[in-house]
Amino acid sequence: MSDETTGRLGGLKRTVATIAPGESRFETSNTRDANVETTDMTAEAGQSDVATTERNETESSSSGGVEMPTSDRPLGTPRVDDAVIEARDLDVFYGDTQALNEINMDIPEQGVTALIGPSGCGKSTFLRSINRMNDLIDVARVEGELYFHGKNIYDDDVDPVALRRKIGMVFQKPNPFPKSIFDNVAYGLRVQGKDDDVEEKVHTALERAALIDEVEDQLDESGLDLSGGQQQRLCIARAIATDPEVILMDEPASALDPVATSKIEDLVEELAQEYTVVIVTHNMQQAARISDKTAVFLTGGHLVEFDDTNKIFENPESDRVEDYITGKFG
Ligand SMILES: Nc1ncnc2c1ncn2[C@@H]1O[C@H](COP(=O)(O)OP(=O)(O)OP(=O)(O)O)[C@@H](O)[C@H]1O
Repeated sequence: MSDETTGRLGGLKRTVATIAPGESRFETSNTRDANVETTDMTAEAGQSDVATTERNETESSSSGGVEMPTSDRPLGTPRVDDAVIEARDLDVFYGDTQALNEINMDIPEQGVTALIGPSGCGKSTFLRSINRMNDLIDVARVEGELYFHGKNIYDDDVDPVALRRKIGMVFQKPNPFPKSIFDNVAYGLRVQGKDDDVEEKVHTALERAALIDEVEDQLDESGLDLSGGQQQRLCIARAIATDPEVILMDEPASALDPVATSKIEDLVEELAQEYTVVIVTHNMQQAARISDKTAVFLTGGHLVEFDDTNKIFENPESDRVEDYITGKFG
């Protein structure tokens, strides 16, 4: 782990959630009838590629009532002061296959949390649990709890679409819409009716995604004509345009060349000053370079160790983690 990373760990700004008891940071709803951006996922075992599509959704939740949920904890009171996401005994099954086993994890607000581990250990499944993307997989079933600002997102009254506005996602394969660069970024704003000052918001998102200098003069051109690395930064701009609090990234650089990868890594570190970033990566050097916290998952969907990144890479508690980090298996 580099001194640079250690320095960043020391200087990381932590902000405690400031919501009043009884208030939820995301909306709940009982009915929706909206043209939403959503994601269709292939339900084949182990496949993490996705194709983002637009579709009309008209759906009613099963709760049928208008009351706020009865949670076993007061809203807005995370158990750990700076935790924004808390998993409690979280299990995920695909049919009879258990992909996650009793996961307990407190993800701090802001900064980068990396999820690492060998193929098939459940990293992507855990990531998708955080914004209920597993709901889109027919055979997926979740048990246990996952709190976002103290609210269990698996309560019946939580609208997953509203949740995903707060917890955005960027996928392994860049998936811009077949639209102009401008419209790709403006899309979510328009769907959410946040299209006042849309030009300024699109510009700001492209700036934050470190793409504006490269595309300023071609905003009307297709997003599909950009390079892979640019497309991925466009997808990041699209994800942040609507101002989420958390950005989930599933191996966002694995399909990119080293130069594009380095730009994405710089961008992730930059974004983490403002957002909570949770990133799945196969690349341990990448995890060491850019993350503040690292979670190591091992076979069977177990979270074996979760700690500060320098501790995981320099002095892990678990021998299995040490063997994995030093390349003895995986
Ligand atoms: N849609 C699905 N249907 C059935 N089983 C699935 C599905 N997605 C994942 N699995 C299974 O769940 C387990 C965990 O998969 P997951 O993709 O979460 O692991 P991963 O650690 O992200 O793997 P990789 O690093 O290879 O992407 C695996 O056994 C996988 O085969």
